[in-house]
Amino acid sequence: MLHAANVVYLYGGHVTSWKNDHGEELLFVSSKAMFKPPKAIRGGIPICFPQFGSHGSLEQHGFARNKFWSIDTDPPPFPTTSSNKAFVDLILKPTEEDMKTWPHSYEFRLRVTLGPGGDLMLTSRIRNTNTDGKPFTFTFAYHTYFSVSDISEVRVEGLETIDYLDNLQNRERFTEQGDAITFEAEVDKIYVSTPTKIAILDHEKKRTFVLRKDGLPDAVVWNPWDKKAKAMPDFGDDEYKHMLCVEAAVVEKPITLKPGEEWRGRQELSAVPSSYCSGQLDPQRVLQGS
Ligand SMILES: O=P(O)(O)OC[C@H]1O[C@H](O)[C@H](O)[C@@H](O)[C@@H]1O
Repeated sequence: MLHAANVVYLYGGHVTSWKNDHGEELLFVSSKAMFKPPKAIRGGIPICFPQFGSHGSLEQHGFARNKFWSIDTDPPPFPTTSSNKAFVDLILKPTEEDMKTWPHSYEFRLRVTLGPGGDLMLTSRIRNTNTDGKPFTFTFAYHTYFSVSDISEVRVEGLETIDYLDNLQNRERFTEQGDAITFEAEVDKIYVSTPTKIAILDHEKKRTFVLRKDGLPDAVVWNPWDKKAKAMPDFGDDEYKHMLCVEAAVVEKPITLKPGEEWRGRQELSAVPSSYCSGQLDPQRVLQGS
């Protein structure tokens, strides 16, 4: 399915492409990615639901990224619907077979919107439709793979002084230093209760990605670096240099929904020239801008 500069797969409800006005791809997708079951697509924006990571009884990152979604032909109204935007609505509901692994009935509606300025917005609405009166609990992430020129030239701003759980150290809790984050080794951190705006500055490309999020308190930052890259069959040995995952998420405090309740989580991405943060990469200006 094509929407201007935007490609969405029914497999996984997965956005695999987002381009700017010059036709440049802004999301990373591995040259070794497979676009069919049983593995999730390596790159783009996998949806992690109802479990982020391996903490829990389900497969890593849950099953939503490995299911075929459907087009939602009659989505309930969105309060923010505006006519000059291109969007597509997808829906995921469990089959009887699915309910053997996760015994809950739900409706997961995903709206993918391309704004007039080229911004990419993803809104998830998850409703508990259990008829047995039971609540369910989940964690969630938009596992976005940003395309970057060279990881060693990239910095992330907005997570300074924030607490994180280090996935490389059994989710032990630490506090990030006061400086912007740079990369020189494997990183796999869950920043908790972060600001709603995070900037990813690609110095070489003179491009800044701005991620805004709502309903998603946490942010995961991941780069596998060289050793883990080699161990991943669907990822090129050197591809870690050209990607960075910054993932709007709910991990530390899972969401619980009673029957009839709905949760909403939204992520908005924009890509702007780095001159936008004039005064050269001044974090205050990036984070306060617009
Ligand atoms: O290989 P996957 O199942 O797609 O997971 C890829 C990565 O996703 C997240 O960023 C996790 O924090 C990492 O621990 C994991 O390695």
